[in-house]
Amino acid sequence: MATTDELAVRTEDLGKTYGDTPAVVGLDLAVPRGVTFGFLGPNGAGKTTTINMLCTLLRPTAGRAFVAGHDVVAEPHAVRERLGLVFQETTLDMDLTAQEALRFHAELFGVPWRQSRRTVAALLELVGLTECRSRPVREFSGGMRRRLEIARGLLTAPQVLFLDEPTTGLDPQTRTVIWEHLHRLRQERGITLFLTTHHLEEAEHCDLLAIMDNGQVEVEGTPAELKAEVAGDTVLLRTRDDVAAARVVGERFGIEASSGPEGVRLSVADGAAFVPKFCAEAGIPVVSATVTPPSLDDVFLHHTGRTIRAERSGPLTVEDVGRRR
Ligand SMILES: Nc1ncnc2c1ncn2[C@@H]1O[C@H](COP(=O)(O)OP(=O)(O)OP(=O)(O)O)[C@@H](O)[C@H]1O
Repeated sequence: MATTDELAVRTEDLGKTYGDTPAVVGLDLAVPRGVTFGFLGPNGAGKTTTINMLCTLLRPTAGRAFVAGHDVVAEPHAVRERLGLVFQETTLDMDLTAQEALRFHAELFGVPWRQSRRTVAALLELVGLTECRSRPVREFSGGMRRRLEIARGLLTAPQVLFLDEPTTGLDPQTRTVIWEHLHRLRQERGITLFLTTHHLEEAEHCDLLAIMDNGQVEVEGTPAELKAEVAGDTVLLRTRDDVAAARVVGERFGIEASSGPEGVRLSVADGAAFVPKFCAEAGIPVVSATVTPPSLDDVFLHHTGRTIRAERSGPLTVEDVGRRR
């Protein structure tokens, strides 16, 4: 197992209770340096509480946590020196220009003036805001503000950048742009990104994911591992004789299949391997074949009883509960 020093974030039985409300319970995390780690979970799962404890904004009521090898309670200053934070809500001063906002922040953090000029210019370039550096933040779009906040989070050259729902409220196109910048940042600086999210698309960008519900981690792994664990590929075949094809799938391949107006539907671990095998061996002409891999929404539903899409738009529905496996 990696030691605390080799990990960007490590928690041991970490917990937080607000009065009688347990928000985070027995959290054990080990996040390697240099990865993009995503915390996925429904509203109220405990994601923000966890980030706030890791960033020394909130004192844990149980367990321990280390960021870049330092204890968040015993060495808060060492932790703060090594992290950057991008909050869920914007905290920018609308009257400042992009450049002023960064320089002001650099001054607050005691970055020397000469160094600050260079750092600010490099960060504006990194997030693609050099052209707009003299415009007031008030005139910026939501995506530009987010990029500026990411640049601000990087001013102190952190080893770990925490981002609480980095692209919430942004349109899909802007989300893509933000992610291009985050990937570039990872490549150029090798820092660890630790983020919370409700978005499937965002979760897909992560190297490692943990799904949290009711203050606890339900499951952890790479997006591919989590998907493979929950369900196989869905294969939809259209053939010259769907009824016979469904029977052959059962008899010859030992896989349960159903035939209906849409064709023959079945679930198999590796759909891309199954289709050519079926074409070669079944003796029934195949007109078309579609292979759909499992989605992170399937994974989220399996572990939390909710779909991410339903989660974003409202509370748990009867349908969601019925779909829980
Ligand atoms: N200051 C507080 N006082 C009391 N309870 C709180 C406080 N902050 C959070 N909670 C409770 O702790 C639990 C976890 O909240 P938290 O904000 O960490 O969840 P989250 O996963 O970040 O949710 P969201 O996705 O909505 O931001 C919830 O039950 C919430 O109501």
